[in-house]
Amino acid sequence: MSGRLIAVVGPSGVGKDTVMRALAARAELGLVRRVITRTDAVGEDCDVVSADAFARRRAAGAFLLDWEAHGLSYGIPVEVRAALAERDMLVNLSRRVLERAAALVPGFMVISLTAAPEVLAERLAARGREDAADQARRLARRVELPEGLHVVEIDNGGPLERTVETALAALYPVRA
Ligand SMILES: Nc1ncnc2c1ncn2[C@@H]1O[C@H](COP(=O)(O)OP(=O)(O)O)[C@@H](O)[C@H]1O
Ligand SMILES: O=P(O)(O)OC[C@H]1O[C@H](OP(=O)(O)OP(=O)(O)O)[C@H](O)[C@@H]1O
Repeated sequence: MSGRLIAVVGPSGVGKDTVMRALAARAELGLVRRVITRTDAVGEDCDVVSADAFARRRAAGAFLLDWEAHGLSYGIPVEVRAALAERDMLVNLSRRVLERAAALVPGFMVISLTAAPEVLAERLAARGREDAADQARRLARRVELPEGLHVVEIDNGGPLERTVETALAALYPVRA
C-alpha cells in the first residue's frame, strides 16, 4: 500500500464533498465512493442502497468501515485498500470513526474543514438536499475530533480556491 487515506471531515455544509471534488480535479487523488442509505444523492456521487441491501453487504464483509449518522447508514467499500496501492484516496468520514480508520490503514491523515455557523446555515439551505428540520438538526450536531491524529485544519469559510491551494500545499509540500 503506497497511497495515503486522507479523510475530509467537518460539520454538515462546511464543504467536504465540494473540496474533495476540487482537489481530485487538481491532483492525482482518487475519491472513495461511499455506500449510503439515502434517497437523494444531491452533491455526492455515492452508491444509494436500501437499508436491507446495506445490511446484507455489511454482513458479507463488504465494508472497511461503516457507521450511522443523520438516520442514515454509511459504508466505505473494502476495495479502497486496492485503490490505495495505486494512489492517495480522499474519503468523507464521520469524525466519530477516525480512530478506527487510523488503526486500519497506514498513512492515514485528516483534513478538518471549518466555517462559521452562519456560513454553514447558508450553505445547507443553498444545497437544499435536506428539509429545514433536518438542516437544523445537522447544524446542532457537535462532534469533537479525537486526540493524537495527524490533522490539518483548514478554514473553508472563504473562497473554494483558497481552501484547495492550502490543502494541496499541506498534502504535497514542495521540498527545497
Ligand atoms: N468555499 C466555498 N465557498 C462557497 N460555497 C461553498 C464552498 N464550499 C462549499 N460550498 C457550497 O456549500 C454547500 C455545501 O457543500 P457540501 O460540499 O455539500 O458540504 P458537506 O459535504 O460538508 O456537507 C454546497 O452548495 C457547496 O457548493
Ligand atoms: O460524525 P460527523 O463528523 O458529524 O459526521 C456525520 C456524517 O455527516 C456527514 O455525512 P453527509 O456527507 O451525508 O452529510 P453532510 O454532507 O451534511 O455533512 C459525514 O460524512 C458523516 O457521514
